[in-house]
Amino acid sequence: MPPQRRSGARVVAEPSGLLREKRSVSVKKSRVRLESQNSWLMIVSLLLLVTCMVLAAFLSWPYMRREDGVAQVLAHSQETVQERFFEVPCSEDYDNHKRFPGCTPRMCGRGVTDTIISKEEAIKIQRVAERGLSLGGSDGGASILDLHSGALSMGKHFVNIYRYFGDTIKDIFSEEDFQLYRDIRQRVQQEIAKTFGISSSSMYLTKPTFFSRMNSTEAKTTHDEYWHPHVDKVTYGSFDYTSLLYLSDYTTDFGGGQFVFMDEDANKTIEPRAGRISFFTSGSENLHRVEKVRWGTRYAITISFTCNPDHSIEDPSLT
Ligand SMILES: O=C(O)CCC(=O)C(=O)O
Ligand SMILES: [Fe+2]
Repeated sequence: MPPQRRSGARVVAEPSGLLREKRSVSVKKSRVRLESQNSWLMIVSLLLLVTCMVLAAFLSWPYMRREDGVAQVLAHSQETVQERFFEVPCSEDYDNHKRFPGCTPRMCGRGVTDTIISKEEAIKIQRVAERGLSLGGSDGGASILDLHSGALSMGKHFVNIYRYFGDTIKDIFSEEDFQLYRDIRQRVQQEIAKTFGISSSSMYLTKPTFFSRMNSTEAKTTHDEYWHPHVDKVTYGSFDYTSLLYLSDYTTDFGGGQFVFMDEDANKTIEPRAGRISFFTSGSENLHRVEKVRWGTRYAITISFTCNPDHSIEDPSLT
């Protein structure tokens, strides 16, 4: 049905053929102009939208990478790493401390190796950790046992196992257990010295040196909050080189619990694996945290070294 004119609309005389043609050409031209204007408007709006999206992604990318777990994996739990080293520029932290030639880091970075400690040794030392930690344990998700000081998490506090259990501690730990710790400590020290080009005899074991056990139980005190980003040199003072020996496997024994270096450009993670040693210079060039453990139990030992002989400690021993 043809369109009806509205009543009351002004009646205009129909244009002649030539005029109609001219008008139709001019209508076509203005329609083309309008269409081209519209498409330009669309292109400009689209470009604006894309620019906004790119800008938003660009601005939130570092945040996403640092906080939301988008990360580069430095060592997967399924692979066997011979020796892997990643150099990073040293922070200025070391300038604020006394320098010890032949030990204070001149080169900074992080290393990983799965070849220094065997799976069997890792299992053995994990049993020592299990036995020790079974004497107490935190109410929250993080328990520690410091073999040197004897500090053991117990409920919401700590006890000293050497005092608390007296001589009966010899029924729990053997001289062989301590020998294994010393042996591991020595090999880790040599590996760190070799990697950073320093002399092994100019670095010393420092405190704390401890077993850690983490699970997904809710934190009850701040001692259970192991996941906060930190710098070991700030947290522990005496550390110059930190090492971690992992005693259980990521994804097999526990979920979550990856170790994360929080670099400016991206997070870099290390997936724990029994027998894996991760070591690094302890300054703020190696800001790090541990992801929350989501299930299972994660065991590790922290063994750290100082360049300052005043902060050195003896190897833990039974006597
Ligand atoms: O267990 C780990 O992977 C790291 C623990 C840690 O950062 C620390 O003890 O300072
Ligand atoms: Fe740390």
